[in-house]
Amino acid sequence: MTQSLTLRRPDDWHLHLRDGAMLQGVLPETARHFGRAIIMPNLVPPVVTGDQAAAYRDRILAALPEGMAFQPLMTLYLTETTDPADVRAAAESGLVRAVKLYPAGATTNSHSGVRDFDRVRGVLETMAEIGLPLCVHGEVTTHEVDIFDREAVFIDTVLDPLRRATPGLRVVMEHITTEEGVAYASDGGPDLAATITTHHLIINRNHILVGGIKPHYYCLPVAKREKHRLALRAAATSGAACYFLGTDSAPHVDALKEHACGCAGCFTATNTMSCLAHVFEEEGALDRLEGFTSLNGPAFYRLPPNEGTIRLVKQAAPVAYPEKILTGAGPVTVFNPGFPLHWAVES
Ligand SMILES: NC(=O)N[C@@H](CC(=O)O)C(=O)O
Ligand SMILES: [Zn+2]
Ligand SMILES: [Zn+2]
Repeated sequence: MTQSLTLRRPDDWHLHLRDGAMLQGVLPETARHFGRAIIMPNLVPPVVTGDQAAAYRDRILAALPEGMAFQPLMTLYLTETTDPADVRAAAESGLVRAVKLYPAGATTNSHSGVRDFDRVRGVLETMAEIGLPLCVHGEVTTHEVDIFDREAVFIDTVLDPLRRATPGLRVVMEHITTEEGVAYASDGGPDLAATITTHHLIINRNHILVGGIKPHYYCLPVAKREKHRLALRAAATSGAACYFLGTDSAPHVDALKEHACGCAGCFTATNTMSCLAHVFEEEGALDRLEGFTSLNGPAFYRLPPNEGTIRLVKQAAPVAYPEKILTGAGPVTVFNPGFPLHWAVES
């Protein structure tokens, strides 16, 4: 008997598309399965103003292959000089769906991020007033704090005080990786949500470090201990509306991943839906996959779910995904879950 599953077309609530030749190469990988995605603004230079977001949106749409339907949902990169009036205008026109907070230095291309939160008070207050979500890369950057503790420390010392100081601010904790992240998101009320990546449901820190260093499993926030992976799986498959998919698919060319100072990011756009069906089946929660990939995100972002559907079919032979995709910027290795994938997305 063939097992199959029809879902509302999914969305990706945290995606890096980059620009130029890389954008051209990776965009079809997402647009093949996903209806919309929240597009991260950490380009070089970053997407800071409404005008820059409109130009980036146009470049994405121009790179979209003929016949593919995909809607980029744009974000602005929050800096200490961001103008609240520009944010308001970009949101009210429907161009921008969220503002992204990178603590300065926390991750790839985050040096223009926020150091002094008092300087972004006006923007945050405007966002609370108009209901525009703040997407947060939740890690402290303090040297003294161990990299495996940076998310938990951020929640206590930055995120919680920030939310208390800005009543009504709607926040998405991006790519949570810890049981502390799960716990904080679960009782944050209707103005708090969390995205969970595909890879953090599959790998723990052993995958990166045991038997030789595996640069393609290195991302930020770095994968944690097994107990945290299990907490993320429980959250993603719980059916709770506050958790939804944000793949954080973050392409870097192989030359920069396989490097003495390798870039952070896992590229999961190509096989995410197959990986997630596998994970949800293992957890006995295939009936909750649609909520995670297609319903909870739109509900938080106050958008309707996609009209179309996709069909997943479980096949006897493993799905043949490429090991790498070849972009004009260079080869990009596709996330290897470490097990065969039998759920195929029907084309
Ligand atoms: N997740 C990553 O490891 N990398 C992201 C940045 C980010 O989302 O933090 C990137 O832009 O490469
Ligand atoms: Zn991040
Ligand atoms: Zn990211």
